Amino acid sequence: MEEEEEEGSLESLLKWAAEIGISDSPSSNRPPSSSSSSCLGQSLSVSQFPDSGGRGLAAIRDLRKGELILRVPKSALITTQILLKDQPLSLSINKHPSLSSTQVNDAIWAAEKATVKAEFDWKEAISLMKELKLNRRLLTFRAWLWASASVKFDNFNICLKISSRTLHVPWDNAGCLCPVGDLFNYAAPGEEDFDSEDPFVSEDSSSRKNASSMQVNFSWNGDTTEQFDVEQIDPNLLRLTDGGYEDNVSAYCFYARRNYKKGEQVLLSYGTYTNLELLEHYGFLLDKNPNDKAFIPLEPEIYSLCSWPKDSLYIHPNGKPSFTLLSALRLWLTPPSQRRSVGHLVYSGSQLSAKNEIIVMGWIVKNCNVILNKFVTSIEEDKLLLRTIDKMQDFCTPAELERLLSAFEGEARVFAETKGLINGETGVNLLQSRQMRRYMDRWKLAVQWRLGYKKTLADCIAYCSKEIDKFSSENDSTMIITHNSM
Ligand SMILES: C[S@@+](CC[C@H](N)C(=O)[O-])C[C@H]1O[C@@H](n2cnc3c(N)ncnc32)[C@H](O)[C@@H]1O
Repeated sequence: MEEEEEEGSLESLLKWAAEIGISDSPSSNRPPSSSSSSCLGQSLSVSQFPDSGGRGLAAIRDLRKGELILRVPKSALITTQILLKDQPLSLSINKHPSLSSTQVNDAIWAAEKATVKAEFDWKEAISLMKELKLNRRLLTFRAWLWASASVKFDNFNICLKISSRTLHVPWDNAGCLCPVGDLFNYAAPGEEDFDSEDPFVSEDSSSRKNASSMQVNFSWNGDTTEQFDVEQIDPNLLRLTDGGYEDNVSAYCFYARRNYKKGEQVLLSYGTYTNLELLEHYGFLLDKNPNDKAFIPLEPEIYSLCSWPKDSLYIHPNGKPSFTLLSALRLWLTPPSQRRSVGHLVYSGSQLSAKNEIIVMGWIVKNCNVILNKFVTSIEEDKLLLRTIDKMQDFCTPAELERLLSAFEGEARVFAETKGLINGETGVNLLQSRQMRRYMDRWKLAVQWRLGYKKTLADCIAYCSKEIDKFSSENDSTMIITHNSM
């Protein structure tokens, strides 16, 4: 029944979208067909992709990289200006100029990290919410925490912003809601070069490189993530990747970022995110995320010795320390009296000596091991735990549940006990409740994230150990000025 209702509202949405000029027609000249029963059907269709985002958009024909696949006219975008046309809302907001975007924005992520800060924001906003005559239930701190994860106000004005569904537009830093455009699921920028089986004539490899080196100026939640390597970008490729608002056609235009075969899910890059950021902003993470970063605690002196931003000192998903992490450690692990003389080498990414390199790699190995040993569970245990969570989610019988849980002393048992699952029939029924499924989903995401983190550290240990072996066998402590090719 619920599914039927959802299908019905989706149909109405697509029909309404056609009426207001949203279209997936590949031709930008074609006039919108207001009589059509759906804005989709020429390039895309709504489909289910259980392993990558659930509901999303599928190619209904082969799509070529760079093709226009969806156009959403400016008049269909929901922005601050549109919302401000609601007079009571506008009057109330203008009476509370102290509510800034950052204040509420902070509360979004502070909900997990600093409840105190969130509570402060809630108290500041409560008088406005009362004036808006919001339902009493919506005035609670709990409701605030939930809402602040999806709604945000912008500078003295209102910007109702469903953060995981908001697109960047140049005229309003609060972004906009984009009907139908918000049905695209996410793929990390950079992935297309590795994943796509190119069904068409293969393109010039250097131009592919250019396209993928770009991080699109595109963000669902308004955090601008653009990072262009200006020298490398071919303006045509820039325009042809993903999407953005285009003044000349007064529409938000979406383009195929790569070639797609009929039936494949068409994905979009909302920006460059680590898995932790994806989890915070969008509630999911990727098995393989080329933009993931593992951070390890570093002595404050390491940061103060160099001018690189803190967040550039990390470990890549393949286990290699970042260029800046290595450089900073090379400098820090050089005796203080010699640091000044090697500074220029460090900044150019050069290795200083075999001895220094061995010390650096050894330091990383030791510290990664310390972190891994602090975890209560090992990598293997986490893998087993994930398989168990999957089985628990697979509608098991009381006996199966008991058997599954008996294999666990730790986390799974604590979870089962605190959630009342160790109760035969009742436990199994509970397991199937919506709320329990949500708990399990979140638990699984947390385990997946920490497993990914641990694997990166383990790969880093393997990488650094190999480097130590290599330099030890060279047995050379003289200066070797090889340019680091990372
Ligand atoms: C802009 S919406 C995309 C459409 C959405 N799936 C829907 O049904 O309306 C963004 C949300 O989709 C989900 N999502 C998008 N890409 C995903 C991916 N690669 N894996 C898992 N979930 C994803 C997340 O819940 C995210 O917050």
